[in-house]
Amino acid sequence: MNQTLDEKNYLMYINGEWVGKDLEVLDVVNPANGQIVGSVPIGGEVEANQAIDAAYDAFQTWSKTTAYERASYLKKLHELMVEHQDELAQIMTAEMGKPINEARGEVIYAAAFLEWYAEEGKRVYGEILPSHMTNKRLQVWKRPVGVVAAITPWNFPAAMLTRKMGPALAAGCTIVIKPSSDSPLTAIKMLELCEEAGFPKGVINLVTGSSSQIGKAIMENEKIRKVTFTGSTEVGKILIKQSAHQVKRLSLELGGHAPLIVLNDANVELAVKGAIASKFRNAGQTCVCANRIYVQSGIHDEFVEKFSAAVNLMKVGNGAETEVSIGPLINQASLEKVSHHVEDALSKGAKIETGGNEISNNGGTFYAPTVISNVNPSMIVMQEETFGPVAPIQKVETMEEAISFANDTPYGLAAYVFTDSVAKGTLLIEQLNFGIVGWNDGAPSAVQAPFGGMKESGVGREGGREGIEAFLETQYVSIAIS
Ligand SMILES: NC(=O)c1ccc[n+]([C@@H]2O[C@H](COP(=O)([O-])OP(=O)(O)OC[C@H]3O[C@@H](n4cnc5c(N)ncnc54)[C@H](O)[C@@H]3O)[C@@H](O)[C@H]2O)c1
Ligand SMILES: O=C[C@H](O)CS(=O)(=O)O
Repeated sequence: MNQTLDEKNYLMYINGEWVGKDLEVLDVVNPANGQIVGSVPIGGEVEANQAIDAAYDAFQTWSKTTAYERASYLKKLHELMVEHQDELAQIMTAEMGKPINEARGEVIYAAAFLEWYAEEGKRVYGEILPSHMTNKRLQVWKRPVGVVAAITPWNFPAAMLTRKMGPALAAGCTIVIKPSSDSPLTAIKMLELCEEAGFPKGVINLVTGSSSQIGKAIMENEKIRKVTFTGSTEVGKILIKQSAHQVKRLSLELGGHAPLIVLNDANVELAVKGAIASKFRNAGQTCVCANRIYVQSGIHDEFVEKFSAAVNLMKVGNGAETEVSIGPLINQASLEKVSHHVEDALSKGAKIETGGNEISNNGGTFYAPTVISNVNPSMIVMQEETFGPVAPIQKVETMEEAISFANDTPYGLAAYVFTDSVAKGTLLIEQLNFGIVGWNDGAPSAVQAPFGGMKESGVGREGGREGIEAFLETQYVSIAIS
C-alpha cells in the first residue's frame, strides 16, 4: 500500500494490515511553516495489545527461521530504503524540518544498520565449554529474547528505528514500534517498505498515537520481553520504574550534554570544522551534539573569531531548500526553551558573538545559529540539554580544568577533544566519562561502533557487536551423558 505525502490520513500497521481509519487522528505539522503534512490514528492500549499479540504469534515462527533467511529480508529492506532515499528524505524534512541533504544522509545511514545486522545475525555464536566432569557436556546457546517494543524519538526518525529493527529482527525477535508523534510519517513509509520487502505478517508492527497509553500497554503486557527506548532521560526514568514489576529487559539511549574541548596545540581550522559538524547537525537537535565548548586561553580568541565567522555563513530556512543548513526547531516549546537558555546566559554575563534571536519566517519555528562567549557554569545552557543551534564557549586555562568542567554533568553520552598531542589526547580520553569520544572528529557515529552513554545518558549500546546482544538471551546447558 502506498500512501503519498499529499494523502492526509495515514494508518497504523498491525499483523500485516493497515488499520485505524475509524480512530481519531493526530495532525503532523511541518515546523518550517506550520502546515499539516498528514495525520495519523490515535492508537491506544487496544491497538498496542493487538500489535503485541500479532508479534507474539509471529515470533513462534520467525524465531525458528535461520539467520540467513532473516538476512535476506533485511537486505531487501536495505535495498528498498536506498531506492526510496529521496522520498523518505522528503517525508522526513516535511514532518520534522531536517535539511534535505542531512535527511538524505540519514536514510543511507539508517539503511546501513539493516545491511550490517543482516550479516551480524549470522555470527551469533554459542560456545562449547571445557567440562569439569567426564560425564558432562557444557554448552552455551544464544536465543532471541522474544517480542520487542521499540519506542523512538523524532530527531532521527529513520536511523533510530533501524538501529533497533536491524539487530532485533536479525536476532530472531519480532517487534512493535511506537514512533514519536512529531515524526510518525517516516516510520509509516518504512513499514510500507517492510511490507514490500515481504516480511511475514506480525513480524513488524507499527502503532501511532498516545505515548502514555501505548507505553502503558507495552510495560504491562507480559508478552513484551524487551523494551528498547531512545529519547529523553526524563522518559527513560519513567520506563525504568514501569519495567520493574515484570523485570523487562531495557535498552536506553537517553539525553546528552556533550563537552567539546579545544587545547592550545589543536589545529584551529580542524577544531572549528569539527565543532560546526557536531554542534549544528539537525539545528543542534542531536543527542551527541556539542552542548558546551571549552577552549584553552592560548587560542580562545582565534577560535571564537573563526568559529563565529563560519557560523555566520549558515543559511536558515525551510529544509526542503537544498542550500539551507539550519532548519526549524521541532516546535514552539523547543524554540522557547532555546530562547530561554540564551536569555539566561546573557543575564549572567555572556556575550553574543553572533545570532541570539528567533527568526520569523513563514510561520516556522526558527532560531538563528548562535555563538555566545564569556559563559560560566552557572548558566542553564552549560547544565541542561539545549537541543538547539546555540554554541556556548567558555575559556579555560589548563587541560585539567577542562576535564573537570566536562565531567561535571549527570550525562555521559558524547564528548569531543581537539588536540594534536597524542599524550594529551590519550589522557583526555582516559579521564572523560562519556560513552562516545571524538578525537579531532566531530562526527564519530558509525553503524559498526557501539553507540551509547554512561551515567544518565543510558543503559546498553546500539550499533556494533554489542547492538545485537541486546536482543539475545544466553542459555547455559549442562548435559549429563551417563
Ligand atoms: N542517546 C541517543 O541515542 C539519542 C538519540 C536521539 C535522541 N535522544 C534524546 O531524545 C530526546 C529528544 O527526543 P524526543 O523529544 O522524541 O524524546 P521524548 O523522550 O520526549 O520521546 C521519545 C519517545 O518516547 C515517547 N514517550 C514519551 N513519553 C512516554 C511515556 N510516558 N511512555 C512511553 N513512551 C513515551 C515519545 O512519544 C517518543 O516516541 C533528547 O533528549 C535526545 O538527547 C537520544
Ligand atoms: O540524536 C541522536 C543520534 O543517535 C545521533 S547519530 O545519528 O547516531 O549520530
